[in-house]
Amino acid sequence: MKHVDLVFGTVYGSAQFVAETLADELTALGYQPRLWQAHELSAFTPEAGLLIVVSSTTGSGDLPDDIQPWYFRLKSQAPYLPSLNYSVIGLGDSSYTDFCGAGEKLNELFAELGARAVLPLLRIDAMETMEPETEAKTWLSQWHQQVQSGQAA
Ligand SMILES: Cc1cc2nc3c(=O)[nH]c(=O)nc-3n(C[C@H](O)[C@H](O)[C@H](O)COP(=O)(O)O)c2cc1C
Repeated sequence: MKHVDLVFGTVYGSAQFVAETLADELTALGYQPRLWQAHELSAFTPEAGLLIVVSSTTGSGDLPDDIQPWYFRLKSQAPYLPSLNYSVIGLGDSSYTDFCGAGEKLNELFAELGARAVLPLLRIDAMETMEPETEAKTWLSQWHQQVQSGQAA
């Protein structure tokens, strides 16, 4: 049974709900998800295996307060993570100039740390859908196929 770490960054709760939905779906698919709460992130450095990060964007392309310390710690410690298979889902709103800026920052960070992207960044637009979890579930079936095909650990 494959373990999957799930991390979210949220202001109003949508990204958390998406992450919780993915945790349920992952369990149904036979994975063992671990959903990290914001207050637990100081103890978590992803090293290997599967990581999914779901984050909304706030301010002007900024990371939500709950995920910022984790992001900046990883950025300053810069661990080399070649055995990590990561994926990022960004929630945003295309009426803002920096659409899904936080998702982009997270996606770039893991690439810089030498981790491998299972899939490209998924951007979910609040202008297009009121149900980001539905897009995330469709995305998860692609993710599952990639993992099953052995293209991710
Ligand atoms: C004050 C504020 C600033 C925002 N800034 C951005 C932004 O810069 N880029 C973007 O793509 N979306 C932006 N958004 C849209 C949110 O990211 C989007 O509504 C998201 O679905 C919220 O998810 P959450 O409930 O997990 O926080 C902003 C929303 C608010 C209320």
